[in-house]
Amino acid sequence: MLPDKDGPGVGGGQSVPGADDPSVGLFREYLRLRTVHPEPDYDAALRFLNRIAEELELPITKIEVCPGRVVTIMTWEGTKPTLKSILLNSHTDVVPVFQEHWKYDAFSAFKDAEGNIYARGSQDMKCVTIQYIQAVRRLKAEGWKPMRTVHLMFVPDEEVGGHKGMETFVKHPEFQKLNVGFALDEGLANPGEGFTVFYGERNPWWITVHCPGRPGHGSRFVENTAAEKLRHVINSFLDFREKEKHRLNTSECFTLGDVTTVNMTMVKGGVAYNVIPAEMDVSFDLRIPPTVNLQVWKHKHMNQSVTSTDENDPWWSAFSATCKAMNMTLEKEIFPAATDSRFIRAVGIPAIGFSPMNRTPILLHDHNEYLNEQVFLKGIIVYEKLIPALAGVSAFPEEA
Ligand SMILES: CSCC[C@H](NC=O)C(=O)O
Ligand SMILES: [Zn+2]
Ligand SMILES: [Zn+2]
Repeated sequence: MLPDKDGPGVGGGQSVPGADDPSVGLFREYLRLRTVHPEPDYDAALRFLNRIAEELELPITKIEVCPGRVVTIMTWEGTKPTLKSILLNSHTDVVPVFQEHWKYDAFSAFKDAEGNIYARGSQDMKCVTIQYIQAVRRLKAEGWKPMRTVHLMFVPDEEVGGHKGMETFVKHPEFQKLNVGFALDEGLANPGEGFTVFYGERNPWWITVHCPGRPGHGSRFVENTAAEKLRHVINSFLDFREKEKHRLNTSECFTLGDVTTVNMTMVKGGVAYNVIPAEMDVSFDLRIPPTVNLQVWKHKHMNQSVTSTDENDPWWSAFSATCKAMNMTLEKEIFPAATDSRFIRAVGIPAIGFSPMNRTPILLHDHNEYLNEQVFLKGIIVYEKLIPALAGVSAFPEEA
């Protein structure tokens, strides 16, 4: 048996010996880059992507959309480059870890005896980045050429809302130039046999309610205090939360994407035990499904566009027929959280959220995030079929 060429895992004992499949080796190498908030090492990601572009012999474009925030695009030009292109999007950043709760160093990409690779980003979404890259590498090696142009795009800052990444970039002239017709972006793992695909997202509403009130001595019954108002606000939000919680798993609401979630996530206020404060703040994270009518909220309308999963839709039918041909069962859902797909859909481009991970617990943002190497490798084969299917979607009448 060969020694593990990646050396021992850090902080959790030895990785299992044996040479990695080259795709697994590349995945583990990418997982070790510390593109973690609050200060992601984006330079390391850029160096890595530069090297990949050279290996794939694809032209690379870098656009600094905000200071220190670079969007990288590798373009595989199609044989009919005037047709709408296919966008394969992934974000390079990952969320922080609580290392004390991990079995292994979260940036060592430790592989255990079952082939489970532990690292922050193993599911969200460094797996998909490497799967796109390896699928393109194999298709190129086979001599296959796309009809529609394929863009691989790598964006920063998704995990902090995408404001200095995709949200800004979709309004940039360089984005228009890509002439995107259809996009793939991240999804979630599925613990069962099926694969989940996301055709829309809930709207995130982050609300802080400011409660001013009469201050005074902590020993008195002061009227109209901040705390009394705060209690009223908290009760209203949490009563609504109870109602929505009961709606889940009943009637037509089967997944989180079908109901509104509410969580009280921050409270602020107070200076001393015996001083009634003049103000208190409470913050809530709400996620609202696209089926809820937001028009009634005059001041807070947000984009609720969803992507067609009609069997007559050419993009969806190419996507779903390819999966069906591979005996994959698709489960269509609304994404419970928020990804960069929402910015793509908001500019009128259909996008499907899809991370090919079945038989895998959903561990994004969690302790001990991992992905099994066999599931990861199967995902490359999935993209090897999906990319030709999407890049081969016949020209529409308006494209001719
Ligand atoms: C509302 S912007 C924040 C985006 C973030 N995305 C991934 O977790 C989320 O909380 O859903
Ligand atoms: Zn993600
Ligand atoms: Zn995430």
